[in-house]
Amino acid sequence: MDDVLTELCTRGASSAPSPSPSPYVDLSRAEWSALRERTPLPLTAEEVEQLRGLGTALDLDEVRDVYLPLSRLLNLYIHATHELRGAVGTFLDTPDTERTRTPFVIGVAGSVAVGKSTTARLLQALLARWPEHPRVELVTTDGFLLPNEELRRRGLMARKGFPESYDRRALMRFVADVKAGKEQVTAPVYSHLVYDIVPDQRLTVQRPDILIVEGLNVLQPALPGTDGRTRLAVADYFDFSIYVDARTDDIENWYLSRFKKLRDTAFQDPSSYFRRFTEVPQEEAMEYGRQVWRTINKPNLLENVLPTRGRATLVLQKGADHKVRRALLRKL
Ligand SMILES: Nc1ncnc2c1ncn2[C@@H]1O[C@H](COP(=O)(O)OP(=O)(O)O)[C@@H](O)[C@H]1O
Ligand SMILES: CC(C)(COP(=O)(O)O)[C@@H](O)C(=O)NCCC(=O)O
Repeated sequence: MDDVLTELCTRGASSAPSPSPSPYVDLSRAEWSALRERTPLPLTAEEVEQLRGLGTALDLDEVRDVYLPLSRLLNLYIHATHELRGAVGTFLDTPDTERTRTPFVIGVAGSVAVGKSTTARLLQALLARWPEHPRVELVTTDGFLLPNEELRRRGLMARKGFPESYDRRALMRFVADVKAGKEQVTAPVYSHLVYDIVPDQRLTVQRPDILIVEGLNVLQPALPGTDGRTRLAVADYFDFSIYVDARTDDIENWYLSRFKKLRDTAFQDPSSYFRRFTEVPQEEAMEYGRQVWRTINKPNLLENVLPTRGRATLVLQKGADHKVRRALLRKL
């Protein structure tokens, strides 16, 4: 367990001065897995295979042991949240229909290449199988990155993924509109292949039961206001949040092996931004990958992403083989 995680789990057992009690309960994989109870497995091995991102290990055992307990927990959370909204609705004397229409919003955070997308896609598939909330939409925050042209103008091309590389106001507006029950809300779309926002393409979300918002910085607190007004962040709209966690060195290995695989696959596409790396020796391409990790993704992880881990409702900690080893669930 790394130092920061130890800090999250401290239980006040060490000598004085005694640290404050952890808000998390720390569960081993076996302890967490037992909590799935009788939740049925609604996916086949083929469906799981289709949800798996490049380089991310995921099989039926992982779905059963890690994601079924999570699906059960989220279902309980969704029921409890509706009850709570019902209580507030009773207090405010609002009609029943308005109380149940607000979507339940889940944030999924973590480093580049940690496997957030796989976690988010899998959750989408599992949660949509519950009859109570069949409409589950997934939005990734990369759609809210500023277009490359604007990033270049602002000198931010080597800061892609840092908080300032996003149109944070548009992202906030999107989540706030979905949460407010707006009939139809649209988001811009990012292409990893072209490495830029796709012009004239929008993703449309129509009153989902659940919205999953996945991205590096979704747990970032709001920027401090200068005018005395309260600033909100997207995380203020989350009913539940998950931080996908792993050792930085493991994530670096995953990033680099994915880069190598992409060189043999997606980069070959004539429209790929990285096409030139298929035309140079492998070592030269890998040196570029190492440089991107060292100068962009790792600093962003350490400066911006990792410090938000302690804000998550649930931390899923992966081992070097991508399998979840521990789950830390916020209890306070
Ligand atoms: N250059 C690329 N070309 C094509 N696909 C990519 C490229 N870089 C990343 N991807 C894919 O985009 C998705 C999101 O990746 P990323 O933002 O690193 O988050 P994570 O790995 O945590 O889901 C992954 O499925 C990954 O395989
Ligand atoms: C697009 C990303 C910023 C991730 O965005 P997210 O969906 O987490 O908002 C990231 O995958 C990325 O491309 N980073 C830039 C450095 C790199 O090429 O890896």
